[in-house]
Amino acid sequence: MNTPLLEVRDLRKQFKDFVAVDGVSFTVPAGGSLAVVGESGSGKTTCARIVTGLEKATSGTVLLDGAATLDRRRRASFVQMVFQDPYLSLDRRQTVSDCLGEVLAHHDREMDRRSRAARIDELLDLVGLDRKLGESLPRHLSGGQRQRVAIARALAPNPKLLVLDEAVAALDVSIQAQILNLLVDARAATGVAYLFITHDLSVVRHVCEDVVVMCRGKVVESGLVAEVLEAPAAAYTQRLVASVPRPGWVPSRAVSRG
Ligand SMILES: Nc1ncnc2c1ncn2[C@@H]1O[C@H](COP(=O)(O)OP(=O)(O)OP(=O)(O)O)[C@@H](O)[C@H]1O
Repeated sequence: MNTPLLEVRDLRKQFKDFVAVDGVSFTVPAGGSLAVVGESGSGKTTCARIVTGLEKATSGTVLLDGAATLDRRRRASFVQMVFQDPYLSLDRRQTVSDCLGEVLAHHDREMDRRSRAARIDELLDLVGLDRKLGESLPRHLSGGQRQRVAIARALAPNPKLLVLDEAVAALDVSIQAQILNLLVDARAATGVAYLFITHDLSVVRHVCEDVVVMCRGKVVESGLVAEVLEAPAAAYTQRLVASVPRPGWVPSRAVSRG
């Protein structure tokens, strides 16, 4: 049997006497795409932060390519994270090219200037940004363009796994769709796997094959996205699915502006 790219086994995280993550297990195969969904406070971000090494588990195991411990540099070239707000995660004094160049220099000290410039162009192409925007500062970019930069930066070290934590939640719906398409294309082009954290079931179908549903720190349901969304077994998932507006959905009541 193939070793999963990511295996999370019986993960538990306790903050003082509060259990945020309680016996969570899931796997992501190489090149796969797993959504972790649930309402606010269900423990999704805590799981993501443990997988990326930003947080320590109270107990349980995280195996990356079958290994429990990777040194910092190896972990960083294996797994990268994309956050909700690209404006907070980008250095506002750094141009897009400098931002990408810095990551490349950090991960491959041998890379010469020419190869680095070529790789920056390749990354800009990959995320659908005009190469001319390489000279721009974050404040001159739109929210969607900034999230493209954040994705390019995360892809720069050629990671095997991207952890995307509410990566489209701050964007307008039409821009969300563009970024979701970009994520589908980037996975096809690079073979990177996704751990896609979201409270919003409507963004899952397009990007992910598998899903785990979390509620109050526990996994309440898991399976193929198509099957879980079509016929959710757990009452909690049924409520989540029912709350997703479908195409053609019309608000039954206008929001009062009074
Ligand atoms: N550092 C911390 N100290 C104390 N409690 C924490 C800490 N981090 C998270 N929690 C708590 O753990 C629970 C799970 O948080 P987590 O951020 O993982 O949930 P989430 O499903 O990602 O929700 P959200 O989308 O709102 O971030 C929440 O009740 C949160 O308040």
